[in-house]
Amino acid sequence: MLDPYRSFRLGVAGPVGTGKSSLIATVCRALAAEMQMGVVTNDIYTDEDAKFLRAEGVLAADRIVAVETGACPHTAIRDDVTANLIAVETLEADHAPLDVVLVESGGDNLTATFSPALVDAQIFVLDVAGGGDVARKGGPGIARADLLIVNKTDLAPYVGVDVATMVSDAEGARDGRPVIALSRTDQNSVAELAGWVRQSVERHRSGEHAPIDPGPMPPHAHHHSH
Ligand SMILES: Nc1nc2c(ncn2[C@@H]2O[C@H](COP(=O)(O)OP(=O)(O)OP(=O)(O)O)[C@@H](O)[C@H]2O)c(=O)[nH]1
Repeated sequence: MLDPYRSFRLGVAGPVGTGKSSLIATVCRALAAEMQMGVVTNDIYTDEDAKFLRAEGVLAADRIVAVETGACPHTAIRDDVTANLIAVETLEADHAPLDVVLVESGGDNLTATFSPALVDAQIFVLDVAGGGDVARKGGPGIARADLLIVNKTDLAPYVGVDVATMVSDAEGARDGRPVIALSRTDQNSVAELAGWVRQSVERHRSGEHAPIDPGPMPPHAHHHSH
């Protein structure tokens, strides 16, 4: 039987500025009345994202904790997840029982995915402003995250992107895994996202959900400047 004090741990990754913090705020706003939630943010040297989420007032301030990752935020969610695991487990212990802990990846330009040692499932976030063809380019997050978000659909007319095409390109790269076109101003899309999270928490609890590793990102250099 699952440990009742073990939450559903849900990662949120994706390129810088695609709306990860905003999506987490949206999910908390939609679900905090019906489930117990916590958030862990990863930032390079600051706790900017945690501050933003506390300022949004969607959860009690002590349910949002920051992990400062140093130079390589992708390392902290994939290769050495210790600091993040401690943050998640501390939240789970302090606020037991939590239903879900959202973990936001750090804002570096590499599109890292989470290790399954840290999260049970992960959302990968793209936005229409990144260009309509980004979904076609693939990569582990786009191809194999549990859920892909095409975010900021309200901006599509201004950036010349056709949302339906971007979504069908993304679906083509994902072998049947779900894609949601999202805007925080479109309540139907917010309800669809909240429904996916709700169903994922239930599948995790019933033991139906099996965490997968989307796979490593492409080879890259680690710069050690200090
Ligand atoms: N128009 C529009 N803007 C959005 C939406 N979601 C987020 N944004 C804006 O996009 C910008 C980036 O959002 P964040 O949530 O900070 O993105 P992030 O991915 O967490 O950014 P980093 O942590 O720096 O990687 C902000 O100016 C948000 O207000 C949306 O649905 N529509």
